[in-house]
Amino acid sequence: MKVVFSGGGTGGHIYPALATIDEWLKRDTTLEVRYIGGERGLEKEIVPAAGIKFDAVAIQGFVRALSLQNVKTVYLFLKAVKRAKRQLRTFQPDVVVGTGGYVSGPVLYAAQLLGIPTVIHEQNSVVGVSNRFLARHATKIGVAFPAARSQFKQATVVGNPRAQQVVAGQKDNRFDFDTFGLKNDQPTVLIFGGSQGAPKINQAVVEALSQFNNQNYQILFATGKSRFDEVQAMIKQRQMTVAKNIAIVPYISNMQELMPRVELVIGRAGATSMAEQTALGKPMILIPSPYVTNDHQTKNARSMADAGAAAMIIESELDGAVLFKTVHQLMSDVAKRQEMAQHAAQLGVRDAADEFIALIQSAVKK
Ligand SMILES: CC(=O)N[C@H]1[C@@H](OP(=O)(O)OP(=O)(O)OC[C@H]2O[C@@H](n3ccc(=O)[nH]c3=O)[C@H](O)[C@@H]2O)O[C@H](CO)[C@@H](O)[C@@H]1O
Repeated sequence: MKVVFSGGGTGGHIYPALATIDEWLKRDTTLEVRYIGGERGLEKEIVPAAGIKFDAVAIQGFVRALSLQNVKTVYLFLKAVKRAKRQLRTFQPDVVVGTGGYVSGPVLYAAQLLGIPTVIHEQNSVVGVSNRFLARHATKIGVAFPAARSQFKQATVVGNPRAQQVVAGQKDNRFDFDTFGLKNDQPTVLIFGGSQGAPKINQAVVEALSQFNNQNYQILFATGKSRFDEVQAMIKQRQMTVAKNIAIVPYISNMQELMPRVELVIGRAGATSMAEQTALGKPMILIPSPYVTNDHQTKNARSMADAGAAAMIIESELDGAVLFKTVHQLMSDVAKRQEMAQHAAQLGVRDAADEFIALIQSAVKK
Protein backbone atom coordinates (compact mmCIF):
# COMPACT_ATOMS: atom_id res chain seq x y z
CA MET A 1 0.00 0.00 0.00
CA LYS A 2 1.12 3.58 -0.67
CA VAL A 3 0.32 6.24 1.91
CA VAL A 4 1.02 9.97 2.07
CA PHE A 5 1.10 11.63 5.49
CA SER A 6 0.87 15.36 6.08
CA GLY A 7 0.82 17.44 9.22
CA GLY A 8 3.04 19.84 11.04
CA GLY A 9 4.16 23.18 12.17
CA THR A 10 4.65 21.86 15.67
CA GLY A 11 5.65 18.49 17.14
CA GLY A 12 2.17 17.80 18.46
CA HIS A 13 0.96 17.30 14.86
CA ILE A 14 4.06 15.51 13.55
CA TYR A 15 4.76 12.80 16.13
CA PRO A 16 1.31 11.14 15.86
CA ALA A 17 2.00 10.70 12.11
CA LEU A 18 5.52 9.36 12.69
CA ALA A 19 4.27 6.97 15.38
CA THR A 20 1.62 5.61 13.00
CA ILE A 21 4.21 5.10 10.25
CA ASP A 22 6.60 3.44 12.70
CA GLU A 23 3.99 0.97 13.92
CA TRP A 24 2.68 0.25 10.41
CA LEU A 25 6.15 -0.45 9.00
CA LYS A 26 6.77 -2.95 11.80
CA ARG A 27 3.96 -5.12 10.51
CA ASP A 28 4.13 -4.35 6.76
CA THR A 29 7.59 -3.82 5.35
CA THR A 30 6.16 -3.34 1.85
CA LEU A 31 4.34 -0.17 2.93
CA GLU A 32 5.49 2.85 0.89
CA VAL A 33 5.33 6.19 2.66
CA ARG A 34 5.83 9.83 1.67
CA TYR A 35 5.41 12.85 3.94
CA ILE A 36 4.42 16.27 2.66
CA GLY A 37 5.12 19.05 5.15
CA GLY A 38 5.74 22.77 5.35
CA GLU A 39 8.97 24.47 4.32
CA ARG A 40 9.38 26.11 7.70
CA GLY A 41 7.81 23.77 10.27
CA LEU A 42 9.62 21.40 12.65
CA GLU A 43 8.67 18.52 10.31
CA LYS A 44 11.33 19.64 7.84
CA GLU A 45 13.99 18.33 10.24
CA ILE A 46 12.18 15.67 12.26
CA VAL A 47 10.69 13.69 9.35
CA PRO A 48 13.83 13.17 7.20
CA ALA A 49 15.75 12.38 10.43
CA ALA A 50 13.26 9.53 10.98
CA GLY A 51 14.24 8.15 7.55
CA ILE A 52 11.01 9.09 5.77
CA LYS A 53 10.95 10.65 2.29
CA PHE A 54 9.90 14.26 2.65
CA ASP A 55 8.52 16.84 0.20
CA ALA A 56 7.89 20.43 1.20
CA VAL A 57 5.27 23.02 0.25
CA ALA A 58 5.26 26.70 1.28
CA ILE A 59 2.34 27.59 3.52
CA GLN A 60 1.37 29.97 6.33
CA GLY A 61 -1.60 30.32 8.68
CA PHE A 62 -4.39 32.88 8.61
CA VAL A 63 -4.04 35.83 10.98
CA ARG A 64 -7.19 36.70 12.88
CA ALA A 65 -7.41 40.38 11.99
CA LEU A 66 -8.28 41.60 8.48
CA SER A 67 -4.85 41.83 6.90
CA LEU A 68 -2.87 41.73 3.67
CA GLN A 69 -1.11 38.72 5.15
CA ASN A 70 -4.30 36.74 4.55
CA VAL A 71 -4.14 37.53 0.82
CA LYS A 72 -0.68 35.99 0.81
CA THR A 73 -2.02 33.03 2.79
CA VAL A 74 -4.69 32.35 0.14
CA TYR A 75 -2.08 32.67 -2.62
CA LEU A 76 0.26 30.23 -0.85
CA PHE A 77 -2.62 27.86 -0.15
CA LEU A 78 -3.58 27.66 -3.84
CA LYS A 79 0.05 27.26 -4.87
CA ALA A 80 0.51 24.50 -2.28
CA VAL A 81 -2.62 22.69 -3.56
CA LYS A 82 -1.17 22.78 -7.08
CA ARG A 83 2.20 21.46 -5.95
CA ALA A 84 0.62 18.79 -3.73
CA LYS A 85 -1.55 17.66 -6.65
CA ARG A 86 1.58 17.19 -8.76
CA GLN A 87 3.27 15.21 -5.99
CA LEU A 88 0.19 13.04 -5.45
CA ARG A 89 -0.21 12.34 -9.18
CA THR A 90 3.40 11.15 -9.33
CA PHE A 91 3.28 8.98 -6.20
CA GLN A 92 -0.32 7.75 -6.66
CA PRO A 93 -1.11 6.93 -3.00
CA ASP A 94 -4.01 4.72 -1.97
CA VAL A 95 -4.84 7.12 0.87
CA VAL A 96 -3.68 10.49 2.25
CA VAL A 97 -3.58 10.99 6.02
CA GLY A 98 -3.56 14.40 7.75
CA THR A 99 -2.63 14.96 11.38
CA GLY A 100 -3.41 18.67 11.57
CA GLY A 101 -1.51 21.94 11.35
CA TYR A 102 -1.75 24.39 8.43
CA VAL A 103 0.11 22.23 5.95
CA SER A 104 -2.38 19.37 6.06
CA GLY A 105 -5.04 21.74 4.62
CA PRO A 106 -3.76 22.09 1.04
CA VAL A 107 -2.30 18.57 0.88
CA LEU A 108 -5.48 16.75 1.85
CA TYR A 109 -7.61 19.19 -0.12
CA ALA A 110 -5.53 18.33 -3.21
CA ALA A 111 -6.16 14.63 -2.53
CA GLN A 112 -9.88 15.24 -2.17
CA LEU A 113 -9.92 17.08 -5.52
CA LEU A 114 -8.16 14.11 -7.12
CA GLY A 115 -10.65 11.66 -5.60
CA ILE A 116 -8.07 9.95 -3.36
CA PRO A 117 -9.46 8.76 0.03
CA THR A 118 -8.42 10.99 2.94
CA VAL A 119 -8.25 10.35 6.69
CA ILE A 120 -7.74 13.04 9.32
CA HIS A 121 -6.63 12.76 12.94
CA GLU A 122 -7.57 15.34 15.57
CA GLN A 123 -5.37 15.28 18.69
CA ASN A 124 -7.22 17.99 20.61
CA SER A 125 -10.61 18.04 22.25
CA VAL A 126 -11.31 21.26 20.32
CA VAL A 127 -11.08 20.73 16.54
CA GLY A 128 -8.38 22.73 14.73
CA VAL A 129 -8.87 25.01 11.70
CA SER A 130 -7.44 22.65 9.05
CA ASN A 131 -9.39 19.63 10.24
CA ARG A 132 -12.62 21.63 10.38
CA PHE A 133 -12.02 22.61 6.76
CA LEU A 134 -11.15 19.08 5.62
CA ALA A 135 -13.79 17.16 7.57
CA ARG A 136 -16.63 17.57 5.06
CA HIS A 137 -14.92 15.49 2.39
CA ALA A 138 -12.76 13.27 4.59
CA THR A 139 -13.37 9.54 4.12
CA LYS A 140 -12.66 8.76 7.80
CA ILE A 141 -11.99 10.85 10.89
CA GLY A 142 -10.07 9.67 13.95
CA VAL A 143 -10.07 11.63 17.20
CA ALA A 144 -8.01 11.33 20.36
CA PHE A 145 -10.71 12.43 22.80
CA PRO A 146 -14.41 11.51 22.93
CA ALA A 147 -15.11 15.25 23.41
CA ALA A 148 -14.01 15.93 19.81
CA ARG A 149 -16.37 13.36 18.29
CA SER A 150 -19.50 15.47 18.56
CA GLN A 151 -17.78 18.25 16.58
CA PHE A 152 -17.74 16.03 13.46
CA LYS A 153 -20.59 14.33 11.65
CA GLN A 154 -18.97 10.94 12.02
CA ALA A 155 -15.72 10.23 13.81
CA THR A 156 -14.04 7.31 15.59
CA VAL A 157 -12.22 7.62 18.90
CA VAL A 158 -8.77 6.09 18.33
CA GLY A 159 -6.59 7.90 20.89
CA ASN A 160 -3.22 9.43 19.97
CA PRO A 161 -0.88 7.05 18.07
CA ARG A 162 2.22 8.60 19.68
CA ALA A 163 1.15 7.12 23.02
CA GLN A 164 1.67 3.60 21.68
CA GLN A 165 5.14 4.49 20.44
CA VAL A 166 6.36 5.80 23.80
CA VAL A 167 4.89 2.76 25.54
CA ALA A 168 6.84 0.55 23.12
CA GLY A 169 9.92 2.55 24.16
CA GLN A 170 9.53 1.17 27.71
CA LYS A 171 10.46 -2.33 26.58
CA ASP A 172 14.17 -3.20 26.79
CA ASN A 173 14.85 0.45 27.51
CA ARG A 174 18.59 1.02 27.55
CA PHE A 175 18.48 4.78 27.50
CA ASP A 176 21.79 6.18 28.75
CA PHE A 177 21.57 9.48 30.65
CA ASP A 178 25.28 9.86 30.10
CA THR A 179 24.43 11.18 26.61
CA PHE A 180 23.29 14.31 28.47
CA GLY A 181 26.16 14.21 30.97
CA LEU A 182 23.74 12.96 33.65
CA LYS A 183 23.66 9.84 35.83
CA ASN A 184 21.71 6.65 35.29
CA ASP A 185 21.10 6.07 39.00
CA GLN A 186 19.51 9.41 39.94
CA PRO A 187 15.83 10.30 39.63
CA THR A 188 15.29 12.67 36.69
CA VAL A 189 12.96 15.63 36.33
CA LEU A 190 12.22 16.43 32.68
CA ILE A 191 11.28 20.02 31.81
CA PHE A 192 10.16 21.19 28.35
CA GLY A 193 7.63 23.73 27.07
CA GLY A 194 5.97 21.77 24.26
CA SER A 195 7.81 21.14 21.01
CA GLN A 196 8.95 24.74 20.64
CA GLY A 197 9.84 25.67 24.21
CA ALA A 198 8.05 28.31 26.26
CA PRO A 199 9.74 31.60 27.28
CA LYS A 200 7.94 31.85 30.63
CA ILE A 201 8.88 28.30 31.62
CA ASN A 202 12.46 28.86 30.48
CA GLN A 203 12.72 32.00 32.57
CA ALA A 204 11.34 30.28 35.66
CA VAL A 205 13.83 27.41 35.30
CA VAL A 206 16.72 29.88 35.04
CA GLU A 207 15.44 31.71 38.14
CA ALA A 208 15.31 28.42 40.05
CA LEU A 209 18.70 27.10 38.89
CA SER A 210 20.64 27.87 42.06
CA GLN A 211 18.05 25.95 44.09
CA PHE A 212 18.03 22.99 41.71
CA ASN A 213 21.84 22.83 41.78
CA ASN A 214 23.22 19.82 43.68
CA GLN A 215 19.87 18.32 44.70
CA ASN A 216 19.63 14.52 45.00
CA TYR A 217 17.65 14.46 41.74
CA GLN A 218 18.75 15.65 38.32
CA ILE A 219 17.11 18.07 35.89
CA LEU A 220 16.98 17.62 32.11
CA PHE A 221 15.76 20.87 30.60
CA ALA A 222 14.93 21.34 26.88
CA THR A 223 14.64 25.02 26.03
CA GLY A 224 13.18 24.70 22.50
CA LYS A 225 15.48 24.85 19.45
CA SER A 226 15.16 28.56 18.79
CA ARG A 227 15.36 29.59 22.46
CA PHE A 228 18.58 27.90 23.57
CA ASP A 229 20.85 30.92 22.99
CA GLU A 230 18.40 33.20 24.82
CA VAL A 231 18.50 30.87 27.86
CA GLN A 232 22.30 30.69 27.81
CA ALA A 233 22.44 34.50 27.67
CA MET A 234 20.06 34.77 30.65
CA ILE A 235 22.24 32.39 32.68
CA LYS A 236 25.36 34.36 31.81
CA GLN A 237 23.78 37.70 32.55
CA ARG A 238 22.65 36.50 35.98
CA GLN A 239 26.09 34.95 36.58
CA MET A 240 24.49 31.66 37.56
CA THR A 241 26.32 28.38 37.80
CA VAL A 242 24.90 25.17 36.43
CA ALA A 243 25.80 22.18 38.61
CA LYS A 244 26.48 18.67 37.31
CA ASN A 245 22.96 17.46 38.13
CA ILE A 246 21.50 19.80 35.51
CA ALA A 247 21.61 19.40 31.72
CA ILE A 248 20.31 22.10 29.40
CA VAL A 249 19.72 21.22 25.74
CA PRO A 250 17.87 22.87 22.83
CA TYR A 251 15.75 19.82 21.91
CA ILE A 252 15.40 16.14 22.77
CA SER A 253 15.12 14.06 19.63
CA ASN A 254 14.78 10.64 21.29
CA MET A 255 11.89 11.41 23.62
CA GLN A 256 10.29 7.99 23.14
CA GLU A 257 13.35 6.38 24.75
CA LEU A 258 13.96 9.04 27.38
CA MET A 259 10.43 9.71 28.67
CA PRO A 260 9.82 6.20 30.05
CA ARG A 261 12.88 6.70 32.28
CA VAL A 262 12.01 9.99 34.01
CA GLU A 263 10.35 10.46 37.44
CA LEU A 264 8.43 13.68 36.87
CA VAL A 265 7.53 15.78 33.82
CA ILE A 266 7.08 19.56 33.86
CA GLY A 267 5.68 21.31 30.82
CA ARG A 268 2.81 22.65 28.76
CA ALA A 269 -0.41 20.71 28.27
CA GLY A 270 -0.36 20.07 24.50
CA ALA A 271 -2.47 17.11 23.44
CA THR A 272 0.34 14.86 22.23
CA SER A 273 2.40 15.43 25.38
CA MET A 274 -0.66 14.58 27.47
CA ALA A 275 -1.18 11.37 25.49
CA GLU A 276 2.45 10.34 26.04
CA GLN A 277 2.56 11.17 29.72
CA THR A 278 -0.71 9.43 30.56
CA ALA A 279 0.17 6.34 28.51
CA LEU A 280 3.40 6.07 30.51
CA GLY A 281 1.73 7.00 33.81
CA LYS A 282 3.99 9.96 34.62
CA PRO A 283 3.27 12.43 37.42
CA MET A 284 3.20 15.93 35.93
CA ILE A 285 3.37 19.61 36.75
CA LEU A 286 1.49 21.42 33.98
CA ILE A 287 1.75 25.07 33.02
CA PRO A 288 -0.77 25.30 30.15
CA SER A 289 -0.16 27.77 27.31
CA PRO A 290 -2.79 30.52 27.51
CA TYR A 291 -2.07 31.44 23.85
CA VAL A 292 -3.84 28.57 22.03
CA THR A 293 -7.29 28.25 20.41
CA ASN A 294 -10.14 28.26 22.92
CA ASP A 295 -7.61 27.99 25.75
CA HIS A 296 -7.65 24.23 25.13
CA GLN A 297 -4.42 23.57 27.05
CA THR A 298 -5.96 24.90 30.26
CA LYS A 299 -8.83 22.47 29.74
CA ASN A 300 -6.36 19.62 29.16
CA ALA A 301 -4.35 20.54 32.26
CA ARG A 302 -7.42 20.97 34.43
CA SER A 303 -8.75 17.55 33.50
CA MET A 304 -5.37 16.03 34.44
CA ALA A 305 -5.32 17.92 37.75
CA ASP A 306 -8.95 16.98 38.53
CA ALA A 307 -8.07 13.33 37.95
CA GLY A 308 -5.21 13.61 40.45
CA ALA A 309 -2.55 13.04 37.76
CA ALA A 310 -1.03 16.51 37.75
CA ALA A 311 -0.33 19.67 39.68
CA MET A 312 -1.22 22.77 37.66
CA ILE A 313 0.40 26.21 37.72
CA ILE A 314 -1.24 29.11 35.87
CA GLU A 315 1.37 30.82 33.69
CA SER A 316 0.73 34.26 35.23
CA GLU A 317 1.56 32.81 38.66
CA LEU A 318 4.74 31.05 37.55
CA ASP A 319 8.19 32.14 38.71
CA GLY A 320 11.36 30.42 39.85
CA ALA A 321 10.27 30.17 43.49
CA VAL A 322 6.88 28.61 42.66
CA LEU A 323 8.47 26.19 40.19
CA PHE A 324 11.17 25.07 42.60
CA LYS A 325 8.74 24.64 45.50
CA THR A 326 6.31 22.53 43.45
CA VAL A 327 9.05 20.34 41.95
CA HIS A 328 10.93 19.92 45.23
CA GLN A 329 7.82 18.98 47.18
CA LEU A 330 6.99 16.25 44.71
CA MET A 331 10.55 15.00 44.42
CA SER A 332 10.60 14.68 48.23
CA ASP A 333 7.38 12.67 48.31
CA VAL A 334 7.62 9.28 46.57
CA ALA A 335 4.17 8.18 47.75
CA LYS A 336 2.49 11.25 46.26
CA ARG A 337 4.32 10.73 42.96
CA GLN A 338 3.23 7.11 42.84
CA GLU A 339 -0.36 8.08 43.50
CA MET A 340 -0.26 10.67 40.69
CA ALA A 341 1.38 8.14 38.37
CA GLN A 342 -1.47 5.69 38.94
CA HIS A 343 -4.08 8.35 38.22
CA ALA A 344 -2.20 9.38 35.06
CA ALA A 345 -1.98 5.78 33.85
CA GLN A 346 -5.74 5.38 34.20
CA LEU A 347 -6.19 8.09 31.55
CA GLY A 348 -3.75 6.58 29.04
CA VAL A 349 -4.79 4.98 25.71
CA ARG A 350 -2.01 2.59 24.76
CA ASP A 351 -3.16 0.96 21.51
CA ALA A 352 -3.99 4.11 19.56
CA ALA A 353 -1.65 3.43 16.62
CA ASP A 354 -3.32 0.03 15.97
CA GLU A 355 -6.73 1.68 16.08
CA PHE A 356 -5.70 4.48 13.75
CA ILE A 357 -4.03 2.15 11.23
CA ALA A 358 -7.21 0.06 11.13
CA LEU A 359 -9.22 3.22 10.47
CA ILE A 360 -6.90 4.27 7.62
CA GLN A 361 -7.08 0.81 6.07
CA SER A 362 -10.86 0.93 6.22
CA ALA A 363 -10.81 4.13 4.14
CA VAL A 364 -8.92 2.56 1.23
CA LYS A 365 -11.03 1.54 -1.75
CA LYS A 366 -10.94 -2.23 -2.18
C1 LIG B 1 1.54 26.35 21.07
C2 LIG B 1 0.75 25.35 20.31
O1 LIG B 1 0.24 25.61 19.23
N1 LIG B 1 0.60 24.16 20.91
C3 LIG B 1 -0.18 23.09 20.31
C4 LIG B 1 0.78 22.10 19.64
O2 LIG B 1 1.72 21.84 20.68
P1 LIG B 1 3.08 21.09 20.60
O3 LIG B 1 3.56 20.88 19.23
O4 LIG B 1 4.00 21.70 21.58
O5 LIG B 1 2.53 19.70 21.04
P2 LIG B 1 2.49 18.73 22.20
O6 LIG B 1 2.88 19.25 23.50
O7 LIG B 1 1.17 18.10 22.09
O8 LIG B 1 3.59 17.69 21.69
C5 LIG B 1 4.95 17.98 21.68
C6 LIG B 1 5.67 16.81 21.11
O9 LIG B 1 7.02 17.16 20.92
C7 LIG B 1 7.84 16.22 21.61
N2 LIG B 1 9.08 16.89 22.02
C8 LIG B 1 9.05 18.07 22.71
C9 LIG B 1 10.21 18.67 23.10
C10 LIG B 1 11.46 18.08 22.79
O10 LIG B 1 12.55 18.55 23.10
N3 LIG B 1 11.43 16.91 22.09
C11 LIG B 1 10.28 16.29 21.70
O11 LIG B 1 10.31 15.23 21.08
C12 LIG B 1 6.98 15.72 22.76
O12 LIG B 1 7.46 14.53 23.28
C13 LIG B 1 5.63 15.62 22.05
O13 LIG B 1 5.55 14.45 21.28
O14 LIG B 1 0.10 20.96 19.14
C14 LIG B 1 -0.69 20.25 20.13
C15 LIG B 1 -1.31 19.02 19.46
O15 LIG B 1 -2.11 19.33 18.40
C16 LIG B 1 -1.71 21.19 20.76
O16 LIG B 1 -2.46 20.51 21.75
C17 LIG B 1 -0.96 22.35 21.38
O17 LIG B 1 -1.82 23.25 22.07
